Amino acid sequence: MAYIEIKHLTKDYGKKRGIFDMSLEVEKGEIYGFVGVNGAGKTTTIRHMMGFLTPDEGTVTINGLDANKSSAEVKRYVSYIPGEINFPGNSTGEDFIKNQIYLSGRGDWEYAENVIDQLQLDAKANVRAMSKGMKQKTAIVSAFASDADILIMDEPTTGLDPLMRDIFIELLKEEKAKGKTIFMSSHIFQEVEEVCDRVAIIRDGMIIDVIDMKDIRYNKMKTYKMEFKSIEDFEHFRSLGYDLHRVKVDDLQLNIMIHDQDINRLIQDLKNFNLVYFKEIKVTFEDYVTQVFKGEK
Ligand SMILES: Nc1ncnc2c1ncn2[C@@H]1O[C@H](COP(=O)(O)OP(=O)(O)OP(=O)(O)O)[C@@H](O)[C@H]1O
Repeated sequence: MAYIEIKHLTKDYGKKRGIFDMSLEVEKGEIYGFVGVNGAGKTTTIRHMMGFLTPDEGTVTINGLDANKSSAEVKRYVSYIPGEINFPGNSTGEDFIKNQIYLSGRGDWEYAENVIDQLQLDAKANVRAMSKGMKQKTAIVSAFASDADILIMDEPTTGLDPLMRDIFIELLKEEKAKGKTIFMSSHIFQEVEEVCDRVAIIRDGMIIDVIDMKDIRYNKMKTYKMEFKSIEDFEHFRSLGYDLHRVKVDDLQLNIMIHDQDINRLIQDLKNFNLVYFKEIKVTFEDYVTQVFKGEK
């Protein structure tokens, strides 16, 4: 059984809003991304995982326990960063984090200090006086320092500047190295691409694709773009039977899709042609998702 299992989860808010017949599995030790536009259903799904919402249909199980019926027990395994952070009370960030570590029964203040330093958080500030970014950092420190087995995070980098986002990504990698299981929603393709093992794409409350990021990172099908010096060369190359795309006759440019195993043949063939340039077009995760949304995948 997977560490986190969502089976046929449905929460129908009417007028096609909510989540519908959603199923996914997260293995222990995975970083699992959850990507979709605003209103797609990410937060609703995550709230079910935390046991805050009761499903209309279906189940969420975490480590074999029903996330709704056994929510108190499940929370022993889980650290959570909500999408909207509102700290209760009037304490400093430091006191809040220490309290969370205490409640977790496992956490580590020394590690918290390390993360505070890395994120350059003024933890002495009162949580009520904190900016959005400071609140986000406080939530991140407390989630990481609580040393839970599972981290569930709803758009955890909201409010962080790009430098802090990079530090956060590095911290995530450290958590993964410790064997933590991480589920995070995001709309920032770059961060998802960098850290996630698998990514589910959600649209209109339904999962429309689950991508193994290895297929994107280590895709053996490559696309190269080239421009020819003469129309004769351009036409001659077109007659060789390669898989061509975006052929622009006026610019003498085209893209070729080719498997790595055929690259030597291409290089041999190209010796006979005069080129202006030749470059690889990298397929990013964003390109892939755009194709999924356009129905091309
Ligand atoms: N309590 C509720 N009552 C009625 N509709 C709701 C409720 N909660 C969420 N919805 C609707 O369900 C859909 C999914 O919302 P959800 O907040 O899960 O999306 P999201 O992907 O997290 O979006 P965002 O990135 O904007 O937070 C939206 O259309 C939203 O308006």
